Amino acid sequence: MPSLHTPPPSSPPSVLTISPAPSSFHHPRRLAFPLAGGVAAAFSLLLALTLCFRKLTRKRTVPSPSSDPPPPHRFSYSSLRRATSSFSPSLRLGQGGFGSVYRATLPKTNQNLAVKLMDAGSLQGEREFQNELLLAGNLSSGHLLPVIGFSSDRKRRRMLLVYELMANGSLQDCLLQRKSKELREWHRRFAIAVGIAKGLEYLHHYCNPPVIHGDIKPSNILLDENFVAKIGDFGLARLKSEEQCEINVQENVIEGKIECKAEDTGSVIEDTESVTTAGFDVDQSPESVVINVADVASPSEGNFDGASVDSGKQKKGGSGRDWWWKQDNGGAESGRVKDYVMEWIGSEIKKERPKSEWVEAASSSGQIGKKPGRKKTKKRLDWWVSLDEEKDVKKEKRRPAREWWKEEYCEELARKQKKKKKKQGEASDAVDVSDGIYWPRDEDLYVDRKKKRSRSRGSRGSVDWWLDGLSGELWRGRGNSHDSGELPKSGGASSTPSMRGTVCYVAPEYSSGGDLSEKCDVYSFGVLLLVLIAGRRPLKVTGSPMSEFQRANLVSWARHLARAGKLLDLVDKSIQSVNRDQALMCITVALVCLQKAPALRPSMKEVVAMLSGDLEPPQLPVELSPSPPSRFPSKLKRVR
Ligand SMILES: Nc1ncnc2c1ncn2[C@@H]1O[C@H](COP(=O)(O)OP(=O)(O)OP(=O)(O)O)[C@@H](O)[C@H]1O
Repeated sequence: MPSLHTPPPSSPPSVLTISPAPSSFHHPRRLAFPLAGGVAAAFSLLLALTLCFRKLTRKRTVPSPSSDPPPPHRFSYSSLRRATSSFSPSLRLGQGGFGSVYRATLPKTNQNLAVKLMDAGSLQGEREFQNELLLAGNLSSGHLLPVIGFSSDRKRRRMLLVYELMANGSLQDCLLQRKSKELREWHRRFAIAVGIAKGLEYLHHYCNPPVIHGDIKPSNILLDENFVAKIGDFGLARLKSEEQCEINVQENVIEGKIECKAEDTGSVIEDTESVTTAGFDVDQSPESVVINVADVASPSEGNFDGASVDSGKQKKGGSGRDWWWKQDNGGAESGRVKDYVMEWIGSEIKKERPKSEWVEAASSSGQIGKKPGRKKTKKRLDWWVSLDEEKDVKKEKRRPAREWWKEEYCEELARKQKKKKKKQGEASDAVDVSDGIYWPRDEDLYVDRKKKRSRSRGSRGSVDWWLDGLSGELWRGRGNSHDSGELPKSGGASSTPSMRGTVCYVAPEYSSGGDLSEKCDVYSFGVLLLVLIAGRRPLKVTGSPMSEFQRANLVSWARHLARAGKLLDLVDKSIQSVNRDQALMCITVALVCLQKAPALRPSMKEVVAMLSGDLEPPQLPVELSPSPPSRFPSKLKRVR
């Protein structure tokens, strides 16, 4: 059966074994790699697009300037550290009592800023930090420089305040240190005077509630690229209604309220990690005050994370929380108007005299022995106070106690000087105390005293004359003396703890324990105006002994020139094309502002009106008017 034997058709096994797999099985594997790549690329593209989209939409949600929350904004510490190249010394703009100020440039926007780096820990520094933040949202004038941001670093216990960068630095730098040539133009100086006056006018009359600056002086006036003056440093500023509020808070009615709060809005602004808003929500009712400072907590309390600081009630003996109230008590121990000078002089004499003598002199007054527990600085102060008291008790004593320091001091110095001269074989006109400030030789001083007795100043002691108008009993207590009337920096007085303004600029009533009022700012403005016109510090003795000694105190000198009818002699000789009328008016305004009775000083509104010619120029106070020519020949003429 051939059919049975017909071999079954066999497919060649080779074909079967070597035949390629069906194309439906092998083809996807070949495409797997490109496909996976494609998917990955598509996914990445999608991711990138999503990210871009999110970024774009996020940018779009950044509040427009109009919807921006008011300053201050919270910056991250790291962004400010980067912006200042890790607080590089080369970017340091200046040094204040609480820390250094650095130039900063924000990387994305290239915006230039000034960053004040303060060490946490001192109550005064923290007060300044919080004060600045509380006021920042409420100050919007072209002549004010409020803080625009802040940051804090808990680990390093650092506080940072961020300001707009002022291209020309402070008036102190520009006028008194760099002596910038731009300020030799009269119109610039006058514009600065008007600018400062307008800034103060805004604070006193247009802020709600009104703000008293409390520390008007050249280093707190910043100049922008066009030399427009802006008042900065609100560390000592107060709300005008504060006292009233404080009383009411103590009376415990908390109904209407002035709220000063900083709350996290959660919105995002470029270069800031988060935004904090601090603004005033002012209710017209002045009955009581609640001050909440959230997110601006005292670093010393470790509260950087936003614990609320509530000063609604005065807590005696509390921590930094009641900083606001403590401001008023800072000067409780302030003592007399002249104590800071006395203390400084004391420290100078102490350096010259053996300690035993000094202690003897002090204890002989019977003051120090009674209070052995007191601090060294306080002892010194007591010593000077005791001199005054001695003076009261022994009125018949020929020499007023206050003048003792001068003779003693100058004798001592003169002796040294003689020795020095012998050694060097050099003649010298004056005794260099320190920092380029010179004191007269003893013989000049004695001659002067004799002469002075016969002069119109009559019975006033030379020291009294020298100190006349030298208000401000204490330093600001920050070790910052560059602005403080320019007593030599070597003085120990900088250790005093007062927060009552800066020596020479602070109003007499405030420095001697009174209340801070707008009129204190008016007084400080008066000193500042004289400094601006004269181009010199309020207290400086240089050059030849006697003539310079009399000019040392700018305020006294201005008063003297007013009586002599020579006010224009005060104008800085380096100023070009002085407008004499304006200069005369400025000095007169300054003298009116410097009147001892606060009530007699004009308001800042009036000052602005006078300076801008909207109000009649002021009259000199009667006691400063040039005396009418005497009908009788003077003693001097008679002698001749
Ligand atoms: N916004 C700013 N722009 C440019 N420079 C500034 C700015 N703020 C401060 N400075 C500079 O830094 C210096 C120190 O300022 P800071 O406010 O710390 O101290 P001060 O006012 O001189 O002293 P204190 O605050 O202790 O009375 C100023 O004198 C000024 O030269």
